[in-house]
Amino acid sequence: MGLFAEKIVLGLPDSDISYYPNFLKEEDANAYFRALRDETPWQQDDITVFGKTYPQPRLTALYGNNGKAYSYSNITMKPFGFTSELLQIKTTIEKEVGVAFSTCLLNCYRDGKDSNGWHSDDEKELGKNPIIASISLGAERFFHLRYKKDKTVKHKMLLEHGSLLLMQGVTQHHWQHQIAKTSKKIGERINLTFRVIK
Ligand SMILES: O=C(O)CCC(=O)C(=O)O
Ligand SMILES: [Fe+2]
Repeated sequence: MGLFAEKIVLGLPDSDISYYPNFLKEEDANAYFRALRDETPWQQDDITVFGKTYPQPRLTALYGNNGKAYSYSNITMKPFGFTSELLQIKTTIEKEVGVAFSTCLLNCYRDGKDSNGWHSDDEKELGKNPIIASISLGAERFFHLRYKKDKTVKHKMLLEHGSLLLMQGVTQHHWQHQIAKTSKKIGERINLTFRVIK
């Protein structure tokens, strides 16, 4: 963890979401960003949503320690074994959170045109009340949340380099999230979402 283990609880209804702005030390975050950008076997899959197939608007990779696949939007991803960098990050999170993560889905948003549409992380292999630990590296992007029961209830926050966003409890039942496209000229962002797949 960084010098200041600041934790911000969002306090939105029907949720358990907290944000740690300086979770990783700046120099560690910089080194992880470069290693993951340059050494990950990034792929761009075709996804099918509502019967239409198109290239996913970002690059992804899956890592894990139990060989369990992860499926969403008609894609099934098979995990690589964790790299030493990913294991270090996983251990750092586990010390704070006290949960053993099995799997990490990596997302690379190459620029502002890359995105991740509205969804909940509610795939059945994540279990009933999934815990998702999400690390952000590189360019800052806005993370949007909207309440499923009343989609006018929204929250928007900037995910900073080296930060951790933790979603758990009933959050995925009641909230959707997205990374929207932006017309701003921005660089690459890497996101790591650690999950437990049973
Ligand atoms: O890039 C992010 O911060 C979010 C990624 C995400 O929602 C996901 O992979 O399920
Ligand atoms: Fe998600």
